[in-house]
Amino acid sequence: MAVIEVVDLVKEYVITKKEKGLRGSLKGLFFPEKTTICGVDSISFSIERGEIVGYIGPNGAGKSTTIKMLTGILHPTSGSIRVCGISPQEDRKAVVKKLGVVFGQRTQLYWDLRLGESFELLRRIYQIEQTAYEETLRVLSEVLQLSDFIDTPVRQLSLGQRMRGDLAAAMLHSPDILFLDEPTIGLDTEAKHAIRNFIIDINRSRGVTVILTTHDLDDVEQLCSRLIVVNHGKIVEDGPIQSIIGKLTPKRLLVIELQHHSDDLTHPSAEIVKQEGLTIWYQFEKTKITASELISDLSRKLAIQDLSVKEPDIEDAIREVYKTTAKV
Ligand SMILES: Nc1ncnc2c1ncn2[C@@H]1O[C@H](COP(=O)(O)OP(=O)(O)OP(=O)(O)O)[C@@H](O)[C@H]1O
Repeated sequence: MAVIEVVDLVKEYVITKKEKGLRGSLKGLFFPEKTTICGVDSISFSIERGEIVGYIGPNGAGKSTTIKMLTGILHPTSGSIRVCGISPQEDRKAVVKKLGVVFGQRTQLYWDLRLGESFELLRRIYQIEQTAYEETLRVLSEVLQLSDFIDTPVRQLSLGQRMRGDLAAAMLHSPDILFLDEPTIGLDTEAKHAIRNFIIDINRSRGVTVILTTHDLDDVEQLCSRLIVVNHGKIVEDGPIQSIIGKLTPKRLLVIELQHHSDDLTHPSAEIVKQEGLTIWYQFEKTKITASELISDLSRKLAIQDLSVKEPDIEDAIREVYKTTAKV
């Protein structure tokens, strides 16, 4: 079942054009010239219950604008959104009950309260029933290991502790969907690990659907099975990570080290892209020849000492998608 359904979503921002110099500033003050920016340009997608989706793109691509519309903070210019069948614009209160939201750069905790007191306040705001709240908090405390700092004022928490607190706060009302905006930003390796484990845990044990915006490709690789890539307000890729990598980067590298020099290094289906002493880099397309076929052909005429095949990774694929969809 689709928990999020977005059709032809558009968000335009009207901004005042700034002109250069004092004369321009004065003109702008009295005769402001308006211009329209398309933050999100006719986006459609559907997300099924239990998916972990990476919603990624370069700066200014339209990620935050989309998330703000999905959570009801911003009104779309046109198009439709359904979150668990409800329109965030028509019934924001009902949608908010279904959602947990964590912004890595901001907190929904209260600086002057202890972490536990912050949770208690959120319990009242969300009107969570006491017994259900206590049970949820017990489980969250255990998974996120909150007990050491539950009585610490929020302002004294380290970034990693605060982020764990924020994740618990977002999950207190047991939402079906969790929006995470840069949840591991600025964290050390251990804290990142804890946060990622938590995301996997709530997804597997409770079927929570997760939409993650991040610039951290390790987050994407370790958490997401599907990627939606946006650029200039449009969706430029949507699919399983492995097929995006395969489609965007069909080229592979075979690096071989020879025992001794040879005059004939060529192969009709591979291009020599680099050579240093006895080491040669062959680039080939896996749709034309497999690595094992290439190795077996070359080993018939060359004395191979050592070899390795470099598979493209998520970073190569994302670099390629940003490059091919850049505005000219
Ligand atoms: N309040 C606003 N007023 C005018 N333009 C805006 C506003 N918010 C966003 N934009 C513009 O809309 C486009 C999309 O911005 P958005 O913040 O959604 O991008 P993003 O993908 O979240 O970027 P980042 O990775 O930097 O957070 C950008 O061109 C941005 O300048």
